[in-house]
Amino acid sequence: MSDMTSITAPAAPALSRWANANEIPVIDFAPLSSGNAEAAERVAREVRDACEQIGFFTIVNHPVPAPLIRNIFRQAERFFALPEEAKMQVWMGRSNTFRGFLPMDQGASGTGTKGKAVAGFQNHLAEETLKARKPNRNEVFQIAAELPADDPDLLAGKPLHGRNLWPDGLPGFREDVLGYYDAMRDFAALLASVFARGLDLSPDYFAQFYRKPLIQLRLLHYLPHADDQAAMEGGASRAHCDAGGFTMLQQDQTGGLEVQSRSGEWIVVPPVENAFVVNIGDSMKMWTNHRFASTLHRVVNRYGKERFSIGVFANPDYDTVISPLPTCVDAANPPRFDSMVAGDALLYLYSRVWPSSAAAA
Ligand SMILES: O=C(O)CCC(=O)C(=O)O
Ligand SMILES: [Fe+2]
Repeated sequence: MSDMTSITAPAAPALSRWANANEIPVIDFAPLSSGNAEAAERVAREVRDACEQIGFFTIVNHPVPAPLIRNIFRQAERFFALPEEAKMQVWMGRSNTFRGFLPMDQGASGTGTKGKAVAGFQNHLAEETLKARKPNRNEVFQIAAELPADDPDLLAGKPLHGRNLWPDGLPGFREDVLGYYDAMRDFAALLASVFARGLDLSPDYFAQFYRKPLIQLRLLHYLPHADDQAAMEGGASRAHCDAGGFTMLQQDQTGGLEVQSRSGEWIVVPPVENAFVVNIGDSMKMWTNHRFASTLHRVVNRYGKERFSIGVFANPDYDTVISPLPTCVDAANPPRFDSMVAGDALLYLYSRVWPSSAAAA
């Protein structure tokens, strides 16, 4: 083209394109409930291939009941519609276990470094990357396991073991959120068994590490932006890899979850109603000796409307010692690290990015 304006125009941020089903596979979980062992093996192989190639896939025909999913979105809408003041009653800075509300337009707000840094874990979060994080247009409400008041770990002040913060004035909210949490804990166990099969381990292999798991449930609300540039600002600076074992995400029909492909392109994970987007986190990457990919992703909401998503982060038990799985080590793939304690590594991340009432301690 002879038109020179394309050369003199300021560099535009690299925009994403919609992914196709070869890039983010859509995997049917119906065969898992058929009782047919061969069909279950096939699903496990499909899942494993997706984990090795991109670390992201979409699951259709899963066992989580559709009404539970509808309900959790409805509860997220109710919560985020509360006045800011009511949401700030459950501000995460009032919790010492990273539960509660995170308001919009916060930069990196970590208040210390606790836990333990691990080489190869959360590599993207160098000090410079953290500083470069821009305010964003999303707000979050997060819970973890609802422990009874006499729980021994809670009483002992074991990190990440505590109480959830619940807002006033939302009858039914706590029940529905906990109901979804429980259903997702079961679904996480099913997924873990599929990963284990794909890795030639016994199907219940991971169960020993998910006895009192640090699973988190996160409600997310993203506001629309004035234009693509504005949408990019916050979204792109917050590209990250998830830290836990794996993530199970429900997104509404807006779109906006973007994954970096191997060639460096940003591809949008197409929303499929009721389906889960599952991705591998750094803990599973470490477990599999980097055989499974924990892939950089971000949310760029440039579709002119608000967006809701519901993430469940399948983190193992605090004391889980992660070391390379025997089926992921051989002469061509020597161990890339010795071992790490899952809870210490998660605590290191959280204490750097989230507020805490324990900051002064
Ligand atoms: O909202 C989304 O689609 C993804 C959120 C996410 O990546 C996260 O919370 O780790
Ligand atoms: Fe994520």
